[in-house]
Amino acid sequence: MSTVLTNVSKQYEADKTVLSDVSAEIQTGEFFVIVGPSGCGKSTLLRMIAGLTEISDGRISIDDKVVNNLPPKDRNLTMVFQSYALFPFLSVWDNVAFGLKARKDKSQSEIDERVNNALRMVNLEELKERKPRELSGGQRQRVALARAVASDAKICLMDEPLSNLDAQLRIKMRQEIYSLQRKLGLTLIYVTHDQVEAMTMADHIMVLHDSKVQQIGTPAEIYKKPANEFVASFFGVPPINILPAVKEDDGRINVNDDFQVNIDQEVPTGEFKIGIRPTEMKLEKVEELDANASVTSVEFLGDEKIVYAKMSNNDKEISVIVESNADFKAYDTIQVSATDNILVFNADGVNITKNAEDVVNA
Ligand SMILES: Nc1ncnc2c1ncn2[C@@H]1O[C@H](COP(=O)(O)OP(=O)(O)OP(=O)(O)O)[C@@H](O)[C@H]1O
Repeated sequence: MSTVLTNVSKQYEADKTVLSDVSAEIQTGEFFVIVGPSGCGKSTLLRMIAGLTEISDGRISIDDKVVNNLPPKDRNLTMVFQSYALFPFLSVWDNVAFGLKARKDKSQSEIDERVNNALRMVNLEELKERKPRELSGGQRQRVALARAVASDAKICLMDEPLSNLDAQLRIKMRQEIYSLQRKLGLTLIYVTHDQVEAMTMADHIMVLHDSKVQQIGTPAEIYKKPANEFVASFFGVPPINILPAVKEDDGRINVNDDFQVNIDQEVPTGEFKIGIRPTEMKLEKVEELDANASVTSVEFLGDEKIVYAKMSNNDKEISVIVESNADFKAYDTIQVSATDNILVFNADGVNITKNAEDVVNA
């Protein structure tokens, strides 16, 4: 039982493809996150699964049934929007009950039970008489969640449900959504542009960019074995350092014309690229003559520091995570190098790292 997308495409206007050949299989009961930069088509894809937007090409099936032409109400799914979509003149209780009543296939006692259970689950029992305007942003979001919980739809779609909340509340609601999803065994398809949300909640992540699926994988696969330079750069704070590289006659790899690394694999002739996570770079303070970079700024984060530096020969910016007691400050002249734990991309940005499999399983 699953939701299957097969070569789904969307053009709102001729010659303007928003999504091209999107294919994926979303298993029942999994937390599936669709992530990508603004405008990449995430909401469009979710709305096509919901039946709110027509697909231009391809097939969507839910539990082996093609739903391309089914209206939203017949797809057995529920949707939570960024805007909450609550009725302002209805109480919390009535907002949650609304969809169940509209379907006219449940007895009053069943509706009562479902709504009360859902409100209990999201800790809103005490506020059930209030109107949406008498609630905080987080509480309104909980009402929207309760509505999804109360419906007996097995698939729940969420479009950036936390983006209106402040940072602290977002973390709390993230945990609540995650534990509700697990408790109810919901299939949750969740859209966000926030890579941290994707990493922390998903069973599988779909990365969208340039109207195409860049990669589908577990958070560990996406982080440790990114399909390409885009995916590698999208996940991780600060982002991975991508530097040009060439193979020397003696077999060593010269990175950015600044330092060398050892890698045990074939690499393309000519220029390619090396990806080094900020945790995998090494820094040493040296005299100016021996330096290949200089520190531009340092951020203290408590347990660690981020050192931002500029490579000497081309002003390329890099970021490096060091221990919090490491003594670096702006204008220090430094020697930058890297551990062996690096990624290799060809000139087109495709990840060709030989041992990436081992990295995922490490
Ligand atoms: N109804 C529409 N008619 C025409 N173009 C549209 C329509 N809806 C969306 N688009 C365009 O399709 C593209 C994808 O939009 P979509 O809202 O799916 O992206 P998104 O990844 O969800 O973005 P965001 O993260 O900013 O919400 C955008 O270029 C947008 O302008």
